[in-house]
Amino acid sequence: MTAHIIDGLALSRKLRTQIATEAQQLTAQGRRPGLAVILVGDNPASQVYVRNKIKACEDTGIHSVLEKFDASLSETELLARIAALNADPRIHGILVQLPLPGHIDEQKVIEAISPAKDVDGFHVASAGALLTGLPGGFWPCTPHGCLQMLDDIGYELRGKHAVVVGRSNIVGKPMALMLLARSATVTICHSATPDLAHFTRDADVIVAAVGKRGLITRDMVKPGAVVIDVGMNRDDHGKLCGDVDFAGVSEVAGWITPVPGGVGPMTITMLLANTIESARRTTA
Ligand SMILES: Nc1nc2c(c(=O)[nH]1)N[C@@H](CN(C=O)c1ccc(C(=O)N[C@@H](CCC(=O)O)C(=O)O)cc1)CN2
Repeated sequence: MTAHIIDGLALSRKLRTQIATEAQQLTAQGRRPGLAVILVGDNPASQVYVRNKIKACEDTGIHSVLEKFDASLSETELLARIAALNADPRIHGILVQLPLPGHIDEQKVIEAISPAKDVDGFHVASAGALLTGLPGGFWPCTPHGCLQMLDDIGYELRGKHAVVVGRSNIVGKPMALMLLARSATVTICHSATPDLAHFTRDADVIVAAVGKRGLITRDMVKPGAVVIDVGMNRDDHGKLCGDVDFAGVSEVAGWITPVPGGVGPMTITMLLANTIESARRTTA
């Protein structure tokens, strides 16, 4: 078997065309969607992601503001910038690029963002809405992008066994909740799981979100399974790769996402979608 590729770039292009139309409609109604992106420090990967986010806004007609700060920015100064953006009516979404320098408390910064502008979906108010299924809040972009990819291939999650490898607040836990909301039977595996392969071999869907290259190998995957790779690692030659041994797993899986060109672009696309949704929720 050779797995079908789930192409995150192609799906992103399709969704961003729809997003651009929606941005145009909202702009015509006098509420052009606006996103503020805050970058603290000079992490090279973060610089690339932030640049791509701003470019995606420009391409889709979303107003964007980039605020770049030196790594020495104090937590107090950052909180003051967030307070100003919370009060700015042109801004519907505020994103603080993670990771932040060690002297800044990330959770404190996330909680300072108005829940109405939390387009990253990291605020406890968004987490609570996802947990309970109550309206409001925003879904975190990476797991939401994974779900969109499953929907795009017409995959029915109800009654399936989904194994999420990784338990971070921004990917693993929200991913598990989204799969549960679709009536999948969900197992969360993590660094203390004694026999990972025991679980993954039984999975209809595997979402790998650990940040460890080569973690998921072909012998750990059931023939025909869907394998979603959230990992973002570098191999020995500095080439970008995921958590899944793509060459080996492609021979047994039914569907697989590549790295690059899979979940990554979808993360940015769902950020745009959340910004549109936030602008829609505001009264003109
Ligand atoms: N505030 C946030 N910080 C971080 C998030 C997030 O969702 N919000 N997620 C990650 C990084 N991230 C988004 O910010 C992100 C990572 C990767 C990609 C992406 O498109 N990757 C490309 C490859 C890019 C490259 O060449 O390096 C791909 O997979 O094709 C987009 C966004 C941590 N921080």
